[in-house]
Amino acid sequence: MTNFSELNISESTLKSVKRMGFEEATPIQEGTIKFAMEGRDIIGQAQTGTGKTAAFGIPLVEKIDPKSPNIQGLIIAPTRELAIQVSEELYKIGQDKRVKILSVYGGQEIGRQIRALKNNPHVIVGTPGRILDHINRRTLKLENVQTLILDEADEMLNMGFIEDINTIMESVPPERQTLLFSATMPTPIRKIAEKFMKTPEVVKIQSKEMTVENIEQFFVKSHEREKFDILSRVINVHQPELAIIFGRTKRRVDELSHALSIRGYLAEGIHGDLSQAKRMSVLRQFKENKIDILVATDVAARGLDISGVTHVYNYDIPQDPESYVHRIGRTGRAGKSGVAVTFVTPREMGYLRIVEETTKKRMSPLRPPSSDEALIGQQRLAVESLAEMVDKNNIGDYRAFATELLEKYEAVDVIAAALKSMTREPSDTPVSISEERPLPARKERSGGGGRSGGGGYKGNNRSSGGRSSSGSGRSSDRGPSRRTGGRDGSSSSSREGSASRGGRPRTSSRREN
Ligand SMILES: Nc1ncnc2c1ncn2[C@@H]1O[C@H](COP(=O)(O)OP(=O)(O)OP(=O)(O)O)[C@@H](O)[C@H]1O
Ligand SMILES: [Mg+2]
Repeated sequence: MTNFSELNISESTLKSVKRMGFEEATPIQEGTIKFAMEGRDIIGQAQTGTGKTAAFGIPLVEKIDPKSPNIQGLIIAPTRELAIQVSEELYKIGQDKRVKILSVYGGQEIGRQIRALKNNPHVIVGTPGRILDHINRRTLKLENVQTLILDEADEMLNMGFIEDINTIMESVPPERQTLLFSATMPTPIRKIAEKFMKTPEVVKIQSKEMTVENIEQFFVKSHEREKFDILSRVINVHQPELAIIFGRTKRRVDELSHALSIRGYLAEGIHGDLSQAKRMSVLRQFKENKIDILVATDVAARGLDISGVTHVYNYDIPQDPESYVHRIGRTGRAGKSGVAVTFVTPREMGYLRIVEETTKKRMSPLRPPSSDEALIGQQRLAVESLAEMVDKNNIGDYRAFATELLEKYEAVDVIAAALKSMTREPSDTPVSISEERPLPARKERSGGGGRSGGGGYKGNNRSSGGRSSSGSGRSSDRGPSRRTGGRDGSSSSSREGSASRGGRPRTSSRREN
């Protein structure tokens, strides 16, 4: 481990980094900061939660001239929430140097962004659609940009975003420095990337597995109709501090969060059809532990750094191994441990094997807990919170009532009744979760990538799978990539999920603005 002071970083940045609580550089930071400060182009790949943001953020801040009124750095991220998060981290890194950071993303009033742009920010962090919108309105001047960064680079260079990225790149001087970061970098995408980079230094932090070692990974083989009951029992046994449940479609997310709520869990959903205000408020409540369970589409799969997420549940197995890596990477960050559970229907077992091949990590089978085990889990939780209340002496006003009760009843009965009232007992309140069709049968990974970690799936023509245009009235997150008018702020224009066309590498791609 290298101390930041050995990396030739200026005093002001060192001070900021120290204030953030960073003592030693993580391997990806150690591996890239030096090259980046020399002006080299970099492809940086390291596991989820290992500090890639600061790996590009520190050298970027170092290069900024705070006295200049120009935009000198541009960071592009695939989702609005990630753009906001990255801008916050950059703000902290550049605080002592007084670097001005501005985030621009769809769903936020454009006039407000135009006014903020007049305030001479040094770095812009944004989503592709909104950046393009500002370029077209000539409200974003990129001719002095020296550093272009693609966070979640493989996602940004995937089909759903590539056209936008190409256009943005044309507005940035060709002699710029380009930095690409992600936890996953399928070979076909890396080849696309190298075409617009200048002899990039590829910094890949080698590890045995693509996923983080301290995430315990399980799978549950289960039929569609059993998933919800098993999920709630597993949650009752696991007692997560904070959990994220990923679902395949927006409809799935809506139905799951509703079902969890009526069964007594504090759960909310997040996906691309919600207003930006709603998305932000749900995320804020989750970060503040006001809700325990965030139900999400892949819109929350990449980059989000929320401390306290102990469990990730894939209610539906993701279609791409890369998506799996990013989803489960929302837990087990910065050295913490985590648990990931993936539901897989018998027909989808082929996908599970492909995920395992890519990540080079086997998932352990998880036996669905019985309802008795689930109940015991909840009872233990009630015992713990009762004990905690006593420990914290948080019971002043209730003592008189307690004494009154004890005059009449046995102490053990009174406590048992208190525990019962605090326990979430298995509920049979009916819930309605529409069945998702399983992913089309798939047994082998084409493209010969195998264990060498090649790319996504190839040539998966969705029209034969019939999922993208099923006409079943569901709100699919997985429509093929297509352009629509009125992209900014209009919820119908933000697409999520995977896009695919025959013959092209398939990894997940979302369109946001
Ligand atoms: N040197 C460091 N020391 C301690 N903590 C750090 C250090 N660098 C980053 N962190 C913290 O680690 C967490 C994960 O960092 P970050 O979000 O940059 O990970 P990432 O590699 O970009 O992950 P992902 O692939 O999911 O986007 C953050 O909370 C960040 O503040
Ligand atoms: Mg990141």
